[in-house]
Amino acid sequence: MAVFEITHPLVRHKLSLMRSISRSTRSFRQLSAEVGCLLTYEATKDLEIEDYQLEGWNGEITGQRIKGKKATVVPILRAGIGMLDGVLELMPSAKISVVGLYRDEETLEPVTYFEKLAGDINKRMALIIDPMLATGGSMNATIDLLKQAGCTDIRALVLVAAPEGIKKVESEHPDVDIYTASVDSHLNENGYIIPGLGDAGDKIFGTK
Ligand SMILES: O=P(O)(O)OC[C@H]1O[C@H](OP(=O)(O)OP(=O)(O)O)[C@H](O)[C@@H]1O
Ligand SMILES: O=c1cc[nH]c(=O)[nH]1
Ligand SMILES: [Mg+2]
Repeated sequence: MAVFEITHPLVRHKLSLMRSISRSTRSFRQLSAEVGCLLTYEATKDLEIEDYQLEGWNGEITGQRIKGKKATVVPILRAGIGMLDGVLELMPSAKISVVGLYRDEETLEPVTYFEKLAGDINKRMALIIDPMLATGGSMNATIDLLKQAGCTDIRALVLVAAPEGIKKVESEHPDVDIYTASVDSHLNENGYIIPGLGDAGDKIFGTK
């Protein structure tokens, strides 16, 4: 497994804006989509391409197009929805496979409440999106669901990752690469990422 921490200046700048306690819901939501878009750019940089002939303004030319597997984007409800528009900016034809999970506040264990995957997910590359990789329980449960459905090419895109969560995904799913805007310091006693973003779902949806 590889962990790609994206250090592009735009990512650094936007993620720092998101960390401010005074950031509005509207702005946090917009930044989630923007950083999601930049992570998608990085997470798709190894897609295979092929040459093809096309008619240009001055005659026939050789173009390139993406070859092989199509994609499905997998937002983990709720907070993953905040990154979805940004991912779809770059991959407008991707199918969307939705997984609903919340983290039990006492046990920190993931609880699954919804699942609707693309029917041909076994033939697609899956980009899981969730702002937070904390203990890694939610991500591992989602990867389990996708693998049970036959998916073999899975990438995880998270705005912020804790070392504890990375370790957990790595130990159970060494074939899954993680793309993140930041590997943060650690989890606190309540399982929140430090310095982190706070509760990303609440910030995106404007709830408490
Ligand atoms: O790595 P973990 O320890 O599993 O924690 C991360 C999960 O917690 C948050 O979701 P939350 O349970 O708050 O649900 P929400 O998106 O509905 O707010 C977050 O969006 C991840 O899905
Ligand atoms: O820091 C964290 C951990 C889990 N879920 C969040 O929204 N934030
Ligand atoms: Mg939440």
